[in-house]
Amino acid sequence: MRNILQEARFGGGATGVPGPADVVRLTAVRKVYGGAGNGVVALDEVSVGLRKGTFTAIMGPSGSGKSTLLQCAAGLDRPTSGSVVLDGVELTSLGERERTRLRRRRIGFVFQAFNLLPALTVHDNVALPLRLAGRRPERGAVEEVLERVGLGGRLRSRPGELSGGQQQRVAIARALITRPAVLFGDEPTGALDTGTAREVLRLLREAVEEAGQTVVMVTHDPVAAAHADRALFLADGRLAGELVRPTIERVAAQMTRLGAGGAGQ
Ligand SMILES: Nc1ncnc2c1ncn2[C@@H]1O[C@H](COP(=O)(O)OP(=O)(O)OP(=O)(O)O)[C@@H](O)[C@H]1O
Repeated sequence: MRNILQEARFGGGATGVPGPADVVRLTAVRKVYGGAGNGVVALDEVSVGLRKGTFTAIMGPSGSGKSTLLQCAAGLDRPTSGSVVLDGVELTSLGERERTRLRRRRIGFVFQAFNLLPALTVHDNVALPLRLAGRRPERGAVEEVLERVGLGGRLRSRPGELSGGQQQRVAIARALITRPAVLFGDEPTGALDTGTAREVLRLLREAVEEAGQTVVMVTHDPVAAAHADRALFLADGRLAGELVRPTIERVAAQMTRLGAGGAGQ
């Protein structure tokens, strides 16, 4: 029965229909890079809703619009047209300064390249988003979140003294410290070996299951996508289907179907 439902989602037009329980809701989002005439349409009328406390993987061939979707959903980029509502706030009507403020308070971001500040200790890297938002960390909050990611003993280390997997765990702690409405990840396991990637994915999964965190992650890797509750597929800037409770095999099959050939694209 589940198989029939999953296939039906690919055949029909109901993919990711936005609803009232969504913490992120994109409606008819269009993003065109460049000027009139020679513009590149990166997103073409995408509508999708992401439920609170769920883990979503965004997949699709290279150039299909995954990063653009993530950046528009996170308020890092502004759509050409359409609406993005995050945690009840319409992002497209905010000015630059308000958008930055909302990003600092309500959004966590984890990148492929970790992006930690090398001169700061692990503790100070994690505390940074609170300081940027003009807030003082609650007593023990930084230690607690580092404990959660298994790095309670590395408070005084500098990023250069840590492995790639440990650095990404610091980046996750830094993203979680503000208790964001949504944690966005752009290929968060892209620079890690398979075993380390799994540890990071398990951490993200735990944040969803134990803390009710909402996580949205762009990935090329079917193994990574199989940790999510739902995989959304993009092709040529449009939603091209979804899988609920995706398995590695089904994700790989859909990627092949979309011409991406599975992992490593
Ligand atoms: N800043 C930009 N200026 C012009 N075109 C851009 C820009 N950013 C993205 N694009 C184009 O928009 C389209 C979607 O790009 P995007 O990076 O969102 O795709 P992607 O699915 O994340 O790709 P990849 O998997 O290779 O990272 C591509 O055709 C890309 O060349």
